[in-house]
Amino acid sequence: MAVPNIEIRNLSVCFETAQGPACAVNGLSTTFRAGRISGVIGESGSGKSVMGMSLLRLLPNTAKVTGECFFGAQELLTLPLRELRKLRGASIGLIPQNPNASLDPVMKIKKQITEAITTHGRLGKRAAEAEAAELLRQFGFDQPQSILGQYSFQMSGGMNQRLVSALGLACRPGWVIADEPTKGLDAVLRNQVYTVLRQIYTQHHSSMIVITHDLHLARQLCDDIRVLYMGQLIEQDTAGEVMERPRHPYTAGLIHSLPSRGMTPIPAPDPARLSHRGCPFYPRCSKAMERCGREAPGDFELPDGGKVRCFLYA
Ligand SMILES: Nc1ncnc2c1ncn2[C@@H]1O[C@H](COP(=O)(O)OP(=O)(O)OP(=O)(O)O)[C@@H](O)[C@H]1O
Ligand code: NI
Repeated sequence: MAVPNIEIRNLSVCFETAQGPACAVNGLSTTFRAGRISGVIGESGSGKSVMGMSLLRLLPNTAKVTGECFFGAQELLTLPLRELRKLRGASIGLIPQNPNASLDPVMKIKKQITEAITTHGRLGKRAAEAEAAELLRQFGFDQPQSILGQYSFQMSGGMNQRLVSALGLACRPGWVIADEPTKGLDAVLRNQVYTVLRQIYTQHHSSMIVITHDLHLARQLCDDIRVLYMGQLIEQDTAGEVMERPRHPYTAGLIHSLPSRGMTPIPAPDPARLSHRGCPFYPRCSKAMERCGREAPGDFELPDGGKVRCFLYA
């Protein structure tokens, strides 16, 4: 069966706080196309993880989620939990941002990975154990047998980061949501993770959503990139266009803050511009026009098929 697209329609996620509801995702619509690696970038707190976790309904129940997320014909937000559980891991694998929360501290690594491999019945126990060792080897563990006999608390943070990547891919899901898969890894291991993701994508034709702060990874690994700012998608295009010809002043700011691209930080908000009804980036934007404080821009189509939410392109 063909792997379906993931289509998000008007997704909002709000949390109740002492100051009233705070929305981490604001009316977001986009289609992640099957057969592609789609990157999601944006500063800390922009809503990347909340967007990813809402697809699998893994947010705490204090999150108020509205909108629709289609996995082919199935609507994930209203799907009976039993059906959703069948999809998790088997059809949509997750490499979560926080490894410690997803590794079981009282279960040996071997059991966790082989169970993940056998859960959906793809392989028997023996074959699963061999595959677990092979997966670990791919993720840079030279002596997988000794790792398999240990517990996650005996591992370093970087090892656990790679272990959850192996776990997320154990069922060979058609879709993978990878949330910061290279976080905390040194350059050699980052490259290794990048190589495995690329291999898995090529060998198993997996489709991926890769959430990352690592713009170099995004440029190398992803076909296209989406940029989130305050829970809104403000730019989307091919990875090449976004990285080499960023259109939105925020995207340009993110790229120019890279050490290799000048290391110029994005300015802090201008206090005089804080109360406005316009573009969410208005208080920090060096290219802001008078209109930007009055009115929120919609999406403008770019000639090559990309989209940008900025009046400069109206
Ligand atoms: N359980 C929660 N309760 C209240 N607010 C939350 C909760 N989870 C996330 N948020 C808020 O939602 C916003 C978006 O968080 P999210 O984790 O999606 O950001 P992110 O883009 O993934 O950031 P990072 O790059 O640091 O991982 C943040 O302001 C965060 O404080
Ligand atoms: Ni995150």
